[in-house]
Amino acid sequence: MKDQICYDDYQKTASWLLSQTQHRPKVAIICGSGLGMLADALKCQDSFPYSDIPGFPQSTVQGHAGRLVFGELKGKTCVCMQGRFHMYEGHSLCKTTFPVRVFKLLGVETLIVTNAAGSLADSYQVGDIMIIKDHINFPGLAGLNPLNGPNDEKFGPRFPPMSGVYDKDLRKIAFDLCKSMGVSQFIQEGVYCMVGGPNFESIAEARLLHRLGVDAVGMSTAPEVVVATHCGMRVFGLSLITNKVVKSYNDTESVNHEAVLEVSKLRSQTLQMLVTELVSRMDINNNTT
Ligand SMILES: O=P(O)(O)O[C@@H]1C[C@H](O)[C@@H](CO)O1
Ligand SMILES: Nc1nc2[nH]cnc2c(=O)[nH]1
Repeated sequence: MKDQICYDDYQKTASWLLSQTQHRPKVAIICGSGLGMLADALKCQDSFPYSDIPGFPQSTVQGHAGRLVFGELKGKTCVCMQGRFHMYEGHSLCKTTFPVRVFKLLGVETLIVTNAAGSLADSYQVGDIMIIKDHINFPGLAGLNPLNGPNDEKFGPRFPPMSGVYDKDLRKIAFDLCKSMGVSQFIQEGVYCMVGGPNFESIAEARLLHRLGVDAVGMSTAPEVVVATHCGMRVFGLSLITNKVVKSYNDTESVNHEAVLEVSKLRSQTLQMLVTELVSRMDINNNTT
């Protein structure tokens, strides 16, 4: 796939997908590491391996199956990415966010992002689910932004604002849902920070992030949210806290990807229920073909 992607490239992929499925999704869900089971809840599925979709990048990370699944969650049509693309895999940021613009052209209005993340907040426990309130996009602050290059006004403005992008109403609905599901004891709300990865944080880096007010750190999500916001989508995000980031030189523990995937399994059902109920409460009308 070439590095400069133009409107026609997104359009070709979207047209191909529209010709292969009757589903017309209004909601897209991106599954984080080990969270691909979110797609299992979709009814009447049509699924496509990324390798079959013209123009789509390929997943290379364990825990990211590499399948696009269309289907219904409680009667609401959704499209779900079982596997996302990360900058550290060697993709350019426009490739990592390629699906988001394709979703826009499919008619998607709301993007739900999920990820596995390490916690910096002292009060968080492994297995907590953090509703994302805001993000710090470290690569973005350093000039690595998926919106770099000529701006395509068909998608959005040259200088999009990034304040208040994690929808307040959806966050409130999610909180209320967690109460009624009896899981509020492990629900948090906080700031997600994207770093480039693929290495986990050094202790000095962890301390820096902690001081900056970061609650959870991961290696994804922010570019997808930037692109979704640029093209006018509503955004909701969840981080599953898979590990505590080591902040002390006396701590002998260290994190690894296998542990991240293990914890993802632990909370898979709760996450699936939360996302399903949230989608079912969204004010969206299904289009049919
Ligand atoms: O795709 P996400 O952000 O959930 O993946 C996280 C960050 C790294 O890709 C990986 C580390 O275990 O999990
Ligand atoms: N950067 C980063 N990404 C993660 N993904 C899951 N856990 C972590 C973590 O501790 N740090």
